[in-house]
Amino acid sequence: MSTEAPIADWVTIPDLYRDPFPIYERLRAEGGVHWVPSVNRYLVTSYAAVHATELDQVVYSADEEDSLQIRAMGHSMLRRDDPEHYLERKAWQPALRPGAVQRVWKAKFQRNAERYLDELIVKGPGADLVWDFAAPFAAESLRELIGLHNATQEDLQRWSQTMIDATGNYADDPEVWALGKQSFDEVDVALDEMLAWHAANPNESLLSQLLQIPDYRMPLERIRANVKMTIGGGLNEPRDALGVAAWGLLSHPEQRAAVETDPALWNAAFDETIRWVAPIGLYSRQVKHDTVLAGVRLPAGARLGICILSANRDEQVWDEPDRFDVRREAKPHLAFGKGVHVCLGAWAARAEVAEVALPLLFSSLEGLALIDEDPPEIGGWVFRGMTKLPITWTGRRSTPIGEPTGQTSPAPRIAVVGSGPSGCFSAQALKRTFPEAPIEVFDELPTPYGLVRYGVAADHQGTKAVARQFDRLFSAEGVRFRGNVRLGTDVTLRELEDAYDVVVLATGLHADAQLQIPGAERGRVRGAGEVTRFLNGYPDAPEPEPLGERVVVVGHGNVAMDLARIIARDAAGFVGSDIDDAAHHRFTERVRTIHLLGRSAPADAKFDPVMVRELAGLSGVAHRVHGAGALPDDGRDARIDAVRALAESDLPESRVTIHWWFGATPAVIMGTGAGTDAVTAVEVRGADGEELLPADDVITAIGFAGDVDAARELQPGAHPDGRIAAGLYTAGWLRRGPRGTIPDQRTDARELAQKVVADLRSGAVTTTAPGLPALETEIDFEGWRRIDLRERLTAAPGRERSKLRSRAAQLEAAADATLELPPLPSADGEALDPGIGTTVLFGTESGGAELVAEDLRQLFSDDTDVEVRDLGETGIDDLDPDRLYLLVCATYGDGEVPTSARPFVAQLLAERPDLSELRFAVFGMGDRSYDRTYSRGSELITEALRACGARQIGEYGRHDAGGPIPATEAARDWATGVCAALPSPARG
Ligand SMILES: Cc1cc2nc3c(=O)[nH]c(=O)nc-3n(C[C@H](O)[C@H](O)[C@H](O)COP(=O)(O)O)c2cc1C
Repeated sequence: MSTEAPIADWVTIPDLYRDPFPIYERLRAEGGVHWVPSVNRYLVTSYAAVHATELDQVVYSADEEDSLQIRAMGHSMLRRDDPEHYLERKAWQPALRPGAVQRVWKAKFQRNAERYLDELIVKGPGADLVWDFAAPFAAESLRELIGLHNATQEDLQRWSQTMIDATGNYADDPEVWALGKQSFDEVDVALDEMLAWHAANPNESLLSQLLQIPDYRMPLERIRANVKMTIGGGLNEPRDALGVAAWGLLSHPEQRAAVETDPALWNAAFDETIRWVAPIGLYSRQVKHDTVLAGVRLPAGARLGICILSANRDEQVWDEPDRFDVRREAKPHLAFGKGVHVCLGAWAARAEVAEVALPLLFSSLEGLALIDEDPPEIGGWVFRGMTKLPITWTGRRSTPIGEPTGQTSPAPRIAVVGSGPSGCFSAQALKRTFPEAPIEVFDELPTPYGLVRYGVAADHQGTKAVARQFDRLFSAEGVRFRGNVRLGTDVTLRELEDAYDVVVLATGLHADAQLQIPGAERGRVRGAGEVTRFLNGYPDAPEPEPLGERVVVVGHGNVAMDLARIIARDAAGFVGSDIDDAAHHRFTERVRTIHLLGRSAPADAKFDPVMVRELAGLSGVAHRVHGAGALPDDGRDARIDAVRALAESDLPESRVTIHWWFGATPAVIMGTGAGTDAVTAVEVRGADGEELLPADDVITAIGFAGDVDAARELQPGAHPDGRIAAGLYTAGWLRRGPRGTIPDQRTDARELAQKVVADLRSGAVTTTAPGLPALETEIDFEGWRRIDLRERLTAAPGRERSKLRSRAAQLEAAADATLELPPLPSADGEALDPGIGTTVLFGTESGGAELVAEDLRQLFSDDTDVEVRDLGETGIDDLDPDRLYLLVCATYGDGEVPTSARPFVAQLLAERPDLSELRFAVFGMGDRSYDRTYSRGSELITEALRACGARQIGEYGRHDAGGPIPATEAARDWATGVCAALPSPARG
C-alpha cells in the first residue's frame, strides 16, 4: 500500500533554523516522508527512510539537477553517482586515510590546537570558544591538510561560510549568491597557483597526493569543485562538532566529569555529539525512478531533503533521543552518512576533535564554564552549530586532567558471578577501568568460561580461542577465579552484596525455551541446550536417548545450524576439535535425515550465512531446499546467496540429507499414542499448505529462558540497562535475554564499567566491603589449570582435549598435585610468536584495514618475520605455504571486496591454484547496518581461498564500524586468539 506524500505546509524555514527538532519529531510521527512547500522538496526524516536512500544511489541520485550546491561550489563528487563519483573519491583519499591522519596530520592538529588555545587564553575569560578557538583551529588544520599555503585560515573561514550559505540558500537571496561567487573565484585563483607549486614540490598534502596518482589526472574543473566542497564540509564539521561537544559537556557536569576521568570516553563524546546535533544537517537527493519510500509514492524527478539531524534523533532507534548522553549504547548514527558518499574526512575530523582539541581544552583550562549572563546560542538546519559560545575559566592547569597526579582513588571490591563470555569481558573491562581493584570471578562449575566451553560447538575451536584472552585475566592481570561456588547454595546473593562493593551477575540463561504446540511435551522432543550440553561434555549431563533416523530441528538460528552440523558431521570432520567421539557416535549414528524448520524466508532467516556455507561444505551431506521462493542471483544478500548454493548443490549419494524448510511452522508433534514419549511425525504449515514430516526426534532451537523460580534479580531482561541498584548489575544474556554473540558481550562490558564509574562518582557505591574468605570447596585458577592439563594429556589423537565429564572427576584432577603445570605467561603483555613467518594482508577502500594491519605488526615478537601487504599488490604467486596469512578485509558496494582486492579474488577463482598447504585467518571489517551484506567482502575472499583448498584457522573476527570498539583493539584480540589456536608445532 502506498499513498501520496502528506503535505507539511506548517513548516517554515525560520522555524527550522531556530529549532528543527520539534518539527522533525512531528514529521517522523506522521510517517517520515512529507512534501514541504516552504523548502520546495520532500523531507525524509525517519532513520529507516534516510538509511534506505543512502544505500540506493540508483533510485536516490546525488546528481541533482539545478543543485544549489553545484551552483555554489561547482560539480563536486558529492553531487555525482558511481562510477564517476568513485573515481574522484578514490583520488581524494590518500591524504585522508586513517594511517595518514595518524602519521602525518595528528601532530599538526595538536600544534594548531595548542596555538589557538594560547590565543584564546590571551583573549581572556569571555572569549568565544567557537570563534576564538574552534573555527581558527579547524580552518588552519584544513588549510594545511589541503595544502593551500598561499591562503590564511581567515580566508578559509570566509570562503567556507559564504559558499555554505550559498549552498543552503533555499530562500534564493541574491546577496548570499554574490558573496558565494566572490569566494568561488578567490578559491580558483589560489588553487591554480598552488597546483603548480605542488606539482614541483611533492608532499603529504591532499593537493600534492592528488597530483602524484600515477594513472589518473583529475580535470581542473573537478579539482576546483572538490576543493570547494572540501573547504565547505571540512571546516564546519570539526568546528561545529567541537563547539556542540563543548556546550554539551559544559551544560551536563556529570558527563563532563565522566570524560575527564576516563579519556577513553572522548571518542564516545564525539559520536554522541554528532548524533545529537549532526553538523551537516541536511543534504539533497533526487529520485531517478518512480518509487515508494516509507509507504509514500515519490515520482521520478522528485527532490528530497535528507534530514540527518532528524534521523539521528529517531525514537525508533534511540531511547530519549533528545538527551545528550555520552554513555548511551552505541548505535550507528548517520552524521557521516552511509553508503558510497560516507564522509571521507571522518578520520581527520575525529582526530581533530576527539583526539586533540577536546582533551586539550578540557584538561588545560581550570574552572572552564559557561557564562550565565551571556548564554550560548545555536542555529541552523542545513548546517547546524553554535553561533555563539562565550566561556570563562580561572587559570591554566599545570597538570592536565588524565595525567597521573600521584594520587589514586580507592578502588571498589568487585565480584562477578559467572565466568562465561559476559562475566569475563565484564571483569576485563572493570580491570581496565579500575586497575587497582580486587576483582573475583565466581562460577558454579570448577571450570571457567561457561558458554565458550559448553555452548560453542566442539568443531569451532577458533571461536573457543577467546578463552586464551580470558586466561590472561586470571594468570597475568590479577583477576581471581573462584570456581565450584554455587550461588544460592555455597553463598547467597545477600552475602555477596555484603562482601563486595560491586556485584555483577552474569549467570546466563540455561533453560530451553518451550515450543507451545500439541505434542511438545513428548520425551523425544528435546531442547537444543540439553543436547548441546551433553555433546559438549557438561559435567554430569545425563546421556540422552540416541537420535533415530529422522530428526526435526525447529529453528533457523545459529544454534540450529550448530546442531545440524554436529549431528551430520562424520568423525573425520572433527580433527582438532574436542568432541567426545564415543558419545557423539552413540548419539548420532542412526541419523539419515535432518529437517531444519524456519518460519522466515531466506532473506530474513536468523542464521549467519557463514554457518550455512559451512554446512554446505560438509562431506557426505546432501541438501534439499523447500519453500524458499525465488532466490535472485544478484549478489545483494549473503543469506540468499548461501541458500541458493544449497539449492544448487547436487549430491546424489549421501550419508545424511538435510532438508531446509523456509516459511514453515510446526503445528503438531505426533506420537504413537497419548502419553508416550515417542515421536512419529511433525505436521508443518507452510506457504504451500501442510506437510507431514515423518520423524523420530524433535530438537527445539528456539532460544533460551531463565529459571522460572529464580529471584527477581536473576530474571532475564528485568533490568535491560544492566543496573539493578547501585552496586548490583547484570551482564550478558541475563541482562538482555538470549541475544548477541560473544563479541557483543564485550561492548556491553564497557558500558557496565562506565555505570560503575558513575555510581562511584556519585557516592552511590562506596569502597568499604571486606571481601569473602576462601570457601573450603572452591577451585582456584591453578585448580582449573590442572583440569585443563589433564584433559589435554588424555586427548585422543587428532583431538584438542578429552573433557572430564563429571564434577567429581574435575575436582579430582584439580587436586592432583602430580600434574606439573607449565609456567604462566609474564604479566607484561606478551608479544605474539606464531613460530612461522606471518603476512598481514589487507584489503581496504578508505584505509581502515591498512591501519589495523600496521597496528597488528606491532604485536609480534622481534623474532617473528612479519610483513604487511596490500591485497591490491598481491598475486597468487606471492602466496607462500610456509607463512601464516592474517587477512584483514573491508566490505564495499553491495557487499563486495574493496576494489583493489578484486583482481586477487578473480585470479584465485579463475586459476584455482592448489593452496591446500596454506593457512589463513580472517578479520572482516564491515558495518552491521548493512544488514544483508555485513562483512560480506571478507567472506568472499574466504570462500575463494577455501575453494582453492586453503585452510582457515582461528576465530572468524569481525568488526562493526558502527560499534564503539576501535577496530585495532578488536583485531588485536582476534590475532592473539588466532595465534593461540595454532597447533603447537607451528609455534615451535
Ligand atoms: C560505500 C560503502 C559501502 C559499504 N558497504 C558495506 C557493506 O555492504 N557491508 C558492510 O559490512 N560494510 C560496508 N561498508 C562499511 C566498511 O566496510 C567499513 O566501514 C570498513 O571499516 C571500512 O574499512 P576501510 O577503511 O579499510 O575501507 C561500506 C562502506 C562504504 C563507505
